[in-house]
Amino acid sequence: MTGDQIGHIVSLQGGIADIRFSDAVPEIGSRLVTLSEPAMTIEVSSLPGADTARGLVLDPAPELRLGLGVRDTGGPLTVPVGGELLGRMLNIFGETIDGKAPLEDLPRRSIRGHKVPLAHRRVEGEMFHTGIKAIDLLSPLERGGKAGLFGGAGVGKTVLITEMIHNMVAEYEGISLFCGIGERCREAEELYREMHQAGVLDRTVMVFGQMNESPGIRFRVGHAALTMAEYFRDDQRQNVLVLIDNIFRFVQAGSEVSGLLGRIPSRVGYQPTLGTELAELEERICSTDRGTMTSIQAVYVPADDFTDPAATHTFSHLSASIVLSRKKASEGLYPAIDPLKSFSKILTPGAVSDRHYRVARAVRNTLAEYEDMKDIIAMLGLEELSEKDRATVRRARRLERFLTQPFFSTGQMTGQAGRFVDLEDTLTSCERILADELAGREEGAFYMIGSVEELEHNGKALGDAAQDRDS
Ligand SMILES: Nc1ncnc2c1ncn2[C@@H]1O[C@H](COP(=O)(O)OP(=O)(O)OP(=O)(O)O)[C@@H](O)[C@H]1O
Repeated sequence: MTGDQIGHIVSLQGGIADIRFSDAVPEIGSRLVTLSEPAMTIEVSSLPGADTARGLVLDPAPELRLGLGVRDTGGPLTVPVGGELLGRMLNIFGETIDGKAPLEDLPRRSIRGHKVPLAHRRVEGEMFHTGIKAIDLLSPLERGGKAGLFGGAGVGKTVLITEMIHNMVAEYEGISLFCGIGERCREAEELYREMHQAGVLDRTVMVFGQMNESPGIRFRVGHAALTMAEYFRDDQRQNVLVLIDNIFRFVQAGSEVSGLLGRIPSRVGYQPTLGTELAELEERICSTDRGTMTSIQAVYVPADDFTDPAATHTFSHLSASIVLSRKKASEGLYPAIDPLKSFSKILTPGAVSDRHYRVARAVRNTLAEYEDMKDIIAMLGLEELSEKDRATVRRARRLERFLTQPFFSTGQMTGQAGRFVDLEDTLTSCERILADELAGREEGAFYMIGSVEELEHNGKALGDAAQDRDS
């Protein structure tokens, strides 16, 4: 192990610095600090020459110059760990950014983490309730699993993840850790306030490396956050819920770093190391015999192209993928979840109840049949369909509307109070819609409600206004 050697910056390019050492060159992954005031941190990422180290500058506004002295600390980048992190908002170095007292004298751990041997890994297979009808019914989340919320710009990923935090963190008996990667600072501030208002801040840690930070910080902040999560899982034997917004920004930061390091780009301009970089991060999110680690990750899909390498690589790590559709968002069908493209590993008869499996299958089949008929309806009109098909269309349109839901997190914007819907209520409601029990209802009545019981409560008599305006 090297340490305390002094080198000098010989080249600077974007967020990358080359440092020449006269004695031993630091190891890859070493933390270097500049001999300036304030000191800046550089992490060694490659060794392009026998006496030169190339490193990522981890500073939002680095004031580096050629010839500046740099000291090798002899160790990796570390973050503080401990119960004191709860309720705090931190940056990649574990420094507090919430304006409150700094955290001092805490033990520190390498952000590279430690490998969990296969024998200690656990798979739970138990369902994690979100209270969001479309998710619980059609792509249920697995306790100890990884779920992705996929979608292009502005289709509601952040709103959905905020709603999940609202619904799940309050119910969750473990620790929650939110990691913001490369998104807007405003969102971080809003989230902090919301957590505070919901009274869950004292069980939550927030770590941010937002879009104004250097690519090195956005690339490494996920690792820093997972080091803290691992501490709570392994040392405190807690169950940890890890929320990441947005994992695509991690891939993007890796691509920027790769370009700056001079690597030749691979498919669609991404870094050739995309797969391994993502796997290194994702494989750290796992449950062990000490505690579970469940994660929910927002995944931005560039230009709504789900074949983008960043999206396809992320898909492969997940146990549930919730796909948001622009078409649904444009029709106001929020949450804009596409039930036919979303998927969950635990939606199988052994993992969920038989009833749940049966209802989910029936709902999905009805929606799929409707989807297949859409072209015919557009060309020939609904009248040309057989009575059986028309009944399927009616059911599907009711289900589509029923699967919308008012959110607590958008209550102020929409003026409608949020709803947490139990799975049992969702199943009963869907069974009733599928059995045409509520056929007398206008399809609009199913829009933005909780369970169908609300239809009975809101005073409209059954059987009124049976005219559907099916397109
Ligand atoms: N459930 C919802 N109910 C009502 N409106 C919603 C809902 N979800 C999203 N929206 C609307 O869509 C807008 C964009 O949502 P959001 O910021 O979550 O998108 P995003 O996918 O995270 O976007 P970006 O990729 O730009 O971060 C919101 O400001 C809101 O107007």
